[in-house]
Amino acid sequence: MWPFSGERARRVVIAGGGTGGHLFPGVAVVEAIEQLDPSVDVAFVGSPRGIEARAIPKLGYDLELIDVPMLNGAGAAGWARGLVQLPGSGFGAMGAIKRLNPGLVVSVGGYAAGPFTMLASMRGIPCALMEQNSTPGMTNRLLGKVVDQAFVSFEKTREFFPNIPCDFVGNPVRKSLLDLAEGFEYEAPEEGREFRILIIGGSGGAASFNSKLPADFCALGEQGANLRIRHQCGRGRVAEVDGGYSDFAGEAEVVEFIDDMAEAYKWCDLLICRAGASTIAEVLVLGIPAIYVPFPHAADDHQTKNAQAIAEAGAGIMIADSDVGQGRATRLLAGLLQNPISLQNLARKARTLGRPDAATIIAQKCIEML
Ligand SMILES: CC(=O)N[C@H]1[C@@H](OP(=O)(O)OP(=O)(O)OC[C@H]2O[C@@H](n3ccc(=O)[nH]c3=O)[C@H](O)[C@@H]2O)O[C@H](CO)[C@@H](O)[C@@H]1O
Repeated sequence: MWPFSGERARRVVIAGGGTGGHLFPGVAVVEAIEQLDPSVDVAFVGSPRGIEARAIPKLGYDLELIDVPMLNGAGAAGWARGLVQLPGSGFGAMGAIKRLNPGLVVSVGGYAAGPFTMLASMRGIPCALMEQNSTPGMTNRLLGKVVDQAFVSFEKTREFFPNIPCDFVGNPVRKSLLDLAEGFEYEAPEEGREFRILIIGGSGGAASFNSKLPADFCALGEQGANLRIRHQCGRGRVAEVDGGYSDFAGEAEVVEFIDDMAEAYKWCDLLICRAGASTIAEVLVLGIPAIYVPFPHAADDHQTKNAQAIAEAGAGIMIADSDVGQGRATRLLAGLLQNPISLQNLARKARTLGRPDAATIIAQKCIEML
């Protein structure tokens, strides 16, 4: 390893991302660090393909981009291509470490976290990881063998990191949502007012929601339900999904991505969403009734495990992706619209599981590790 020269900066670097579910918990920790100790510098390292390339410049933080190949689920040809590209990623990561001179690296998982955190650790820089899901992804599983500390969102995830200190703290939630949670109490809509449904397909949108939910809502509208829909569909899908609502009796707004999630959560009476770890953490902190539809092809089916834990606690409803667009989902929705008490109960139970302090606990520990 190249020699370490000079003093390390009081800088925490969040490494990784790819999806919002990986990146935004890192943003939440950075926001908490800034609140606890404004003298600590922060920066992000990610991939040009990841959501960080668009989201972090908007937030005004420093960002280094490293091209890292995707290996998990890439097939034999993908692995072969990836292994050829890996040395280039290593050089990219070394350059970024030299430029940023981190005092602490925190992996949030995702491909770009791998080489950067691995090389930082080999250089003797303190490193930690945050795992959002009950079953860790490939990158964090590997990094668990070299980093100094893990933070996990599910108690049972500790078993994946037996050789390092591992704190069960929950999944950090961004400040805008914590601010909303303070003083927020879900209230089911009063009789006579339209019922507002928010559809979130994870940070990238959900194909089955896009292709099947509009028809479900058109059918409910025809049966007389007074609905208003906000449907987040992912990049490049607005025209197609908007078309699906052309016969809808109520008002439907279709958007690629929602920047202000606090406003959207506050607006809705019911959320229909995937079971990504960050969406779940946010819903629990706020206490909102939600129907979870796990993405059936997530690595190790981790979304089903995430949603099962919530459904078993009575804090949300889980239905299978194959049930979307079928009578069962429509009947379930029709039943919930008639039953404000059960919505209220789901919301109340959800809130008891929220971990609003996760970001501050991790931030505090990061500052100690610098
Ligand atoms: C398909 C897949 O494998 N997805 C994974 C991905 O999350 P993915 O990004 O798909 O989903 P998550 O639910 O975890 O997170 C979404 C995040 O994006 C935000 N958001 C979403 C939509 C929008 O319009 N605006 C917005 O800001 C949400 O508020 C949330 O913070 O990483 C998560 C964390 O490792 C995993 O649990 C998910 O299973």
